[in-house]
Amino acid sequence: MPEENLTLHTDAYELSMMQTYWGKHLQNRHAVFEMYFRKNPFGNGYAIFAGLQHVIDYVNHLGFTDSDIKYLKSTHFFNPKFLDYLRHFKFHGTIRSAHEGDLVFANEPIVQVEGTIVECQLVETAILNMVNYQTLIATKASRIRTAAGDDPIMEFGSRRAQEVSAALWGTRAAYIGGFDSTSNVLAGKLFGLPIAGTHAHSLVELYGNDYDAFKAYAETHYNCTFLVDTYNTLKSGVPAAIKVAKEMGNKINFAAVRLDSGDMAYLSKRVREMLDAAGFTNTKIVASNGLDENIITDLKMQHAKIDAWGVGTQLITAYDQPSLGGVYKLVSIDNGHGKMRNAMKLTNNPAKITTPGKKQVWRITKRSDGKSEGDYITINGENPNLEKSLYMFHPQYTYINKTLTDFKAEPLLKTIFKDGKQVYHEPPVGDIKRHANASLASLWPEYRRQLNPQDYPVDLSKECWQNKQDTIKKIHNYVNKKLDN
Ligand SMILES: Nc1ncnc2c1ncn2[C@@H]1O[C@H](COP(=O)(O)OP(=O)(O)OP(=O)(O)O)[C@@H](O)[C@H]1O
Ligand SMILES: O=P(O)(O)OC[C@H]1O[C@H](OP(=O)(O)OP(=O)(O)O)[C@H](O)[C@@H]1O
Ligand SMILES: O=C(O)c1cccnc1
Repeated sequence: MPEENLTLHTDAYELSMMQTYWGKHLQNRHAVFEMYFRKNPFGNGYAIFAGLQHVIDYVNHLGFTDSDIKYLKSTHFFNPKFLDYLRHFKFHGTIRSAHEGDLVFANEPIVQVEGTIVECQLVETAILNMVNYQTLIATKASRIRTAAGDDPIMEFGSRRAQEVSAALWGTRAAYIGGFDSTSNVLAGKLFGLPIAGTHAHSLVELYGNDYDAFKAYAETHYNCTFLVDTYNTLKSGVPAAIKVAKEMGNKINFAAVRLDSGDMAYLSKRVREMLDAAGFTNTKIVASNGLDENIITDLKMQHAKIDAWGVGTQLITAYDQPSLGGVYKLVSIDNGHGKMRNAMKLTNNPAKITTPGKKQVWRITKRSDGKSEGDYITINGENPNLEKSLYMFHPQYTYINKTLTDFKAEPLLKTIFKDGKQVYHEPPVGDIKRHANASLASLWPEYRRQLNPQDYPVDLSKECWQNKQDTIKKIHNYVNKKLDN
């Protein structure tokens, strides 16, 4: 999968616009696009950035193959001469992006693509597709991790995911966001994730009784987790598991039993008592079946005796919010004379007005406690570290403001591709996961809580804010002139 050429994984309108730029000799105009999302998903206070590895694989394989060109010709959708031009297409752009595992927030650029207008336009669909989905799943995983505390959590969602690619990249994102392992073996191989798993009801059904099934499993495995709810958890499943474990002695490791239905608070307490009474105090109880962060929190409130969690559907399909809604907007474009000018889209909805100009995002941290004070968006080239004191104000309600002196500013957008060449190589996924975890520690609990978290400040520098106001004014003047004529 990571070796795929996905060049045609783009919306036809991107190619249509590219044909216009080419036809009007604008194909080499320099442009800057930025990706951002407007609302943190799941009502969460933050999102965990993921998807970059797939973007890197994608960009490294960009190029129209003979068969792509042949197909495009067959559609009669495009000018054949434009398609001849595409044969020689190469990505020479520069991509700056957050790193996977970084905390990111609504209304700040998280990926920036700079290059010719054609190359920037082509990659829109794929970048949005990859980052939107994976950031969503990493964030959902982080919420589930928060609910589960330090308990092991396994990702079980492949069978319910939106097809193969979502299962594979989704489980990698879940790992970054806080899961410990995946049941998907291919994801384990491709991404170096730890794999984990138990067995299904079919094994028990094949034997027709719990005891024979568990015995067979125990005779063919050292580490044993028995699924005890096929017929009756308390009357047959758990007694059979205990009987087999006693008979097998130290030939097996009776690691756990899994509960997959019924009232899991009640059942887990009874099962714990039964295991303890039989001397299996180290044998764990795993739960699965429609779990999400809310049910896990609820089960913990009920003092359920559950040690580990298997989570599938709710996580991998981002059940309660199926899309992040990230967008990719033109923010700066060559005016035709080698000078960059601001680009922005105006709408009646102030929340949807883009912030023009090529920008950088700075994470502002208080030196004394290491906690994040907010993010500060500047026009590229500004460096808050050169300021003695930093004035941060709410971009809409400017009377909400603060001045910081004891701070450091770290840039969020880092160069991944420079003029088409990959200059950043991702660390192993385990390091990315640790980075995500460490980043969360720098966030005050008020921003981390699951329900109604505080809004984390995402502010504009004075220059960036002024640039936006000036651009809005210019566009208003243009529109009003048009109306007058
Ligand atoms: N004590 C509990 N408190 C809160 N939620 C629970 C509790 N016990 C189970 N649940 C959750 O309630 C939901 C329904 O459980 P139930 O066993 O009825 O599921 P089901 O899908 O109908 O069962 P089955 O898998 O046998 O068809 C599941 O999502 C489960 O995780
Ligand atoms: O509920 P989820 O969070 O998606 O977790 C995955 C579910 O998938 C399995 O059930 P399934 O009925 O597919 O297979 P089974 O025969 O092994 O129970 C497993 O037993 C879980 O209940
Ligand atoms: O290993 C398991 O127990 C498992 C794997 C996938 C889905 N449900 C359960």
